[in-house]
Amino acid sequence: MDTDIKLRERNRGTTATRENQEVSSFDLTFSDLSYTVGKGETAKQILRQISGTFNSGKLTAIMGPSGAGKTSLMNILAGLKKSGIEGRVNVNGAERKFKTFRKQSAYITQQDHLMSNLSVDEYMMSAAHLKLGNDVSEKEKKLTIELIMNTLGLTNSQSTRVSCLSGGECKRLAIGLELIDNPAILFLDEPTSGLDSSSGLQCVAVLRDIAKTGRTVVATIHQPSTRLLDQFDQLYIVAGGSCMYQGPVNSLIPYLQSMNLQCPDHHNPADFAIDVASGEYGDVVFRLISGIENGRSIYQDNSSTSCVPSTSHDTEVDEVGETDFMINSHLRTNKRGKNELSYGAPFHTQVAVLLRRTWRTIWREQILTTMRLTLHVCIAILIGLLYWQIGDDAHAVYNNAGMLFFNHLFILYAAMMPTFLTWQGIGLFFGAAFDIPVASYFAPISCIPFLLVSGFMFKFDAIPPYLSWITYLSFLHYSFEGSMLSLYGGDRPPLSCSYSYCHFRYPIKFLELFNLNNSSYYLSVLGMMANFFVIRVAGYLVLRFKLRHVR
Ligand SMILES: Nc1ncnc2c1ncn2[C@@H]1O[C@H](COP(=O)(O)OP(=O)(O)OP(=O)(O)O)[C@@H](O)[C@H]1O
Repeated sequence: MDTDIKLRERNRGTTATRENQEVSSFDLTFSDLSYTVGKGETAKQILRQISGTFNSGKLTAIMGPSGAGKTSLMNILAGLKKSGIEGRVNVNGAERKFKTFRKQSAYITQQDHLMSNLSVDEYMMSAAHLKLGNDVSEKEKKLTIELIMNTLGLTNSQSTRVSCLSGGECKRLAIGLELIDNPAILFLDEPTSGLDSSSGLQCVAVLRDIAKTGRTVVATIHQPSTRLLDQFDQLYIVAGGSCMYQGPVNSLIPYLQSMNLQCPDHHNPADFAIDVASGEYGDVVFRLISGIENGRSIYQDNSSTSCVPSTSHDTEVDEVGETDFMINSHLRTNKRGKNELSYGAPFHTQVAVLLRRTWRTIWREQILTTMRLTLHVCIAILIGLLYWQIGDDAHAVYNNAGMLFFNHLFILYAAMMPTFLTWQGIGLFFGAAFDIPVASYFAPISCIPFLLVSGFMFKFDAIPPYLSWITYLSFLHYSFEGSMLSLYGGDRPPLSCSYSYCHFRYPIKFLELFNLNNSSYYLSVLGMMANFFVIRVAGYLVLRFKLRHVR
């Protein structure tokens, strides 16, 4: 990478690759934005015709008392909430298009949700494979990661597992993962929460450096210290769903003074502003909202004390030396010679990367993996002892069928419960569709109908015709049928009999009892395979649906 290239040029290159357009930066403006939840008498207005501008190259803090609407505002701007909203959100003056905006922006939540068993470099490399795709060489990916880790101060922790990272390092890693595909706009929900003051400062300093590369960085922030607040360029204060202040951080006190609000000496300006917004200095909030025209103006502090209309402007981007990263490296030339963005990895690479990552984490879950293996071995020994040498005895066929049924139950429940957390197999569907408490109640119970029609408890001909379709959906039906056929099908010769009379000496008779004499082993295998795919596709579709609609 040519570090001498001017940042703005590099930025233009990056943006062009992202959207194949000649745009160097993204200024985000919103006007008359209202957000209401509920309907009729229970309707609650959370944002009230609020306006504002978040410019590229600036680090902006959204501040305000608890419940003022900061998170709601950021979620709406990030496109995470779509319903109950009125007003306009523009990117560089044009209406925001959700599909492209999603690729231009990244949202870093308050909770990190990182996998504790991966090391920093493994995490970053998996993300690079997924986000940069196969067109970017391994060398370039490594270089990109190296530059990001340098910027975030994570170089010394690159081989450390997430479980051993400090809170600040986890937060910086979460930011680094989002930076890999070079988003132009970064939203962060309370990035300093849970961090001590020095880690918080370090984290915000990193965000400031990122903003200096020309990105738009917006973070909600809760009661920052004076030093922390000083790291931000712009401040946007929300009070009761309206904008009470918008402008440079160091103009906050002059603005409040212009409204006859004097911040006491040695008082943290952020605390003072929050107290004012909470109404502790009387009914002045309305005046402040009007003064800033509910976000339509940006306060500019100069001795003449004035507000300017809040419009998007071309921001000068500072030189950032060491912190510049990535940029032109994503520019790809396709076969037709056009510059075009490689958006991400193809499906098979995604599957391979995720499988490798999942295997690694499962293998490193030492206690859980050892416990699982040990339990399975113990249960296998117990079953082996219980059913020792009775497999060939016609007198014990019922015991054998019971064992098959029990095995399937054991496999189902032993595999399903942990998978709500790790999302594999049938746990994928329930884990994707519901949160963990609901899934852990709903999944075992919703398996009961499939269990009832598996064929062990109810003979197939005893199932009422209007319910017989459930058998075709039941994976337990196919697994029970398949294992019964593999044991007693295939013209197995008569069994031995340890008693004077055994009713089921002929295996086919036993299959007849379960209405399995005409069943096909291969159809059971096909049914299992179909279930395997359908449940995964259903889980995938639920995830997609949630990503797009549950907002
Ligand atoms: N879906 C909802 N239904 C009802 N009320 C809601 C809903 N979403 C948000 N609210 C309410 O809207 C208000 C603003 O919420 P929001 O999370 O945006 O506040 P905030 O400023 O981020 O607060 P905090 O700093 O405490 O996180 C709160 O009073 C909250 O209870």
